[in-house]
Amino acid sequence: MSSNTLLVAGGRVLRPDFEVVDADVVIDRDDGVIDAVGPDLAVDHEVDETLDAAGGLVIPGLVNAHTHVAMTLLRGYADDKPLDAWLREDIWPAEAELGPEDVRAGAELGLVEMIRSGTTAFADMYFHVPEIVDAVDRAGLRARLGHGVVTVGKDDEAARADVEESVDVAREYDGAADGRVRTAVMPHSLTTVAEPLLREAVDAARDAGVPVHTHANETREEVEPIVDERGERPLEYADDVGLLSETSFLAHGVHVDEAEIDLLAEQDAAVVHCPASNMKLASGIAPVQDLLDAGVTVALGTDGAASNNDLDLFDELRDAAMLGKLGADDAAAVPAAAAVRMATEGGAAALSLPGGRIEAGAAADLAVVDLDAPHLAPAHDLVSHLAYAVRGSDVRHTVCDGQVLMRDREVLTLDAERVVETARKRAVDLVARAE
Ligand SMILES: N[C@@H](CCSC[C@H]1O[C@@H](n2cnc3c(=O)[nH]cnc32)[C@H](O)[C@@H]1O)C(=O)O
Ligand SMILES: [Zn+2]
Repeated sequence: MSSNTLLVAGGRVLRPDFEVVDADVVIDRDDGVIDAVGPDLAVDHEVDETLDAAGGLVIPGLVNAHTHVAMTLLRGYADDKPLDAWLREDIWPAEAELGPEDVRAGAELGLVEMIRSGTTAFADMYFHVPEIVDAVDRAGLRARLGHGVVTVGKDDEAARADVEESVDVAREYDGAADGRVRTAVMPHSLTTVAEPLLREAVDAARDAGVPVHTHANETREEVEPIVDERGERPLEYADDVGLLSETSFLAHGVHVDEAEIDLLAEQDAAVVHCPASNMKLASGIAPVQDLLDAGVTVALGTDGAASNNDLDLFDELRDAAMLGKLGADDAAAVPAAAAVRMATEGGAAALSLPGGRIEAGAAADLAVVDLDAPHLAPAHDLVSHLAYAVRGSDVRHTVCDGQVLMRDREVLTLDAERVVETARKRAVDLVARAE
């Protein structure tokens, strides 16, 4: 009789209620689903592959709910500037030189980095999306991908073509990679897409049955012109054009007032908090505890590697907890468990993707964190460790959809050495072209 069972053996498991228990995890590799969680499961199961989790903690795979994965090529290229100048003076001119092969190389580098730090699902807004779809297919992660639309500074025809590309990509690739790739229509932001085209994009997303993802309320400079021109807050405008719904997810949400927070809660739209990017670009401090108190779904994102400068979601967890306290002027705000929840269940909910929980019937997306390192001793509270002390490099194994993506720190789905080498070369050529 053929079976196809993966056993994650001998570790501790973070349950959905955040209790930590000694348990094995049995996974059906064909279905990509967790069959059972409990002690000594090896005895009753015929096992095809075993991952050793002894001395480790099994957690849901982390969800990086907002990034531009191919921007790894621009890591360290332009730092120490505010958003608007950074985009216009450095990033957009460099991105104008990016060809499909560059995007593929940058995406693969980012995927290797995410696998190596326990991320199993992510959302990406970029261009040359077919290259990213293919890279995700081979790397084995789960993703919600889309083409970012910018219409300002373009003539009507070019602007319209950008919207069409976003909609076409969303329609064509939804369900690709055996269903691991889902899509969204992705207008870049409320200020970089003109109103009529924003409305068209939102309507087309609804017709296609896919979510909308955009940057919103990231900087004060972005909020003010909307308030001045329209006499309403950005998220009131977003709601007017139909952008807020239970499937939409907005990156940043830094400068949101009480009425906007209520609107997000009412419409059940999610916010992707990107603390490192917000700190680095000095964009501001998102009111994360207020969002959570209002019942808004909050996820975590790294944003692109050029504003972070890495894709390690454990850093983001720690930054979210730290910055949440500073912003609320309250050390009890954004406690460890809340940060861990944002990086797991919150992310899966925001992206409408499976995962985020280790329990029977859930998607088999998980990471095994090594607890042996000196910076993780002693182990009074493992949820605290996940928020404040674990680093991406502590991840021993990564599994997505029942497939082992990394075993004992070796990435199995991509040739990590070759990926890094190719990205290095491409980045050097890119910068030479852009200068
Ligand atoms: N089709 C569009 C590309 C949009 S992709 C998404 C864009 O978001 C940019 N981006 C990265 N980080 C941020 C951020 O924090 N805020 C706003 N935009 C960002 C990124 O560099 C990329 O150009 C065009 O014709 O320009
Ligand atoms: Zn972004």
